[in-house]
Amino acid sequence: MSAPPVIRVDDLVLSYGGEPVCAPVSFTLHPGRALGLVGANGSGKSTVLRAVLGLLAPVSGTLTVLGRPVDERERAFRAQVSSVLDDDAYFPALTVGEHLLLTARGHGLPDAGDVVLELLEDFGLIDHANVLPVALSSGQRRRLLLAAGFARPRRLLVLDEPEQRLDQRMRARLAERLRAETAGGGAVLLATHDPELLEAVAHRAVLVADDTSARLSVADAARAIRAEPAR
Ligand SMILES: Nc1ncnc2c1ncn2[C@@H]1O[C@H](COP(=O)(O)OP(=O)(O)OP(=O)(O)O)[C@@H](O)[C@H]1O
Repeated sequence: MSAPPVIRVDDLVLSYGGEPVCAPVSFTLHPGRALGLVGANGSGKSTVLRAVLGLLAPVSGTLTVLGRPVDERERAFRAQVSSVLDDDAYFPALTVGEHLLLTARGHGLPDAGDVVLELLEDFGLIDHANVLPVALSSGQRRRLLLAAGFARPRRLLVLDEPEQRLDQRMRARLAERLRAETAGGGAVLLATHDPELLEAVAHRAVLVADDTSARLSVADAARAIRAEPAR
């Protein structure tokens, strides 16, 4: 028997108070798998991620994470779900190293110091460990936020366009890390506009759109991204 899904979404409808943001969305995500959300700008990918994280209540449909309706205030939810959204959520008065250490220790990670050192090296931040976020480039700040997403225990990792502002080398390293995440039994849900990252990491994809939200193979989803009209 296969393990129960980490996320189950059935006919999920989301809105910010007016019309639905996109067509109803359905998918399941199992442990050890990565699912990519693809779709044009403004199609609703981040909105779906927000719902999965409990930041937006569904209008209708069902949504369970780790077998329960989402309540981001529950300790069990916070202990198992790590996310990196498209925002600059860091402590301005903590250095890069302090930020990662606080995250790791706050979540009770064993060997926090060793984990932080490894993350600083892997995300190319070792020379900036004692620097405040304000003195980082925008790509370096993005690396810090991504590193923080890995600086804690998790069964589900939710990432909103993690490729943003990363150079090619760092994108490849991120892809490697995400492959290791699923190989180790973790689940990954990511919204992306990067067909190469999708192909490197995801097992399945969902196209989020106005008219219909379709479940796609990774090859078809990568093709859909490459066919998106330039804006
Ligand atoms: N807080 C909000 N209040 C009202 N409308 C919102 C809010 N956030 C997003 N929207 C609208 O919801 C729609 C979907 O936005 P969303 O950010 O989910 O798209 P996306 O697929 O992630 O886009 P992108 O690829 O540009 O990041 C857009 O029309 C957007 O204007």
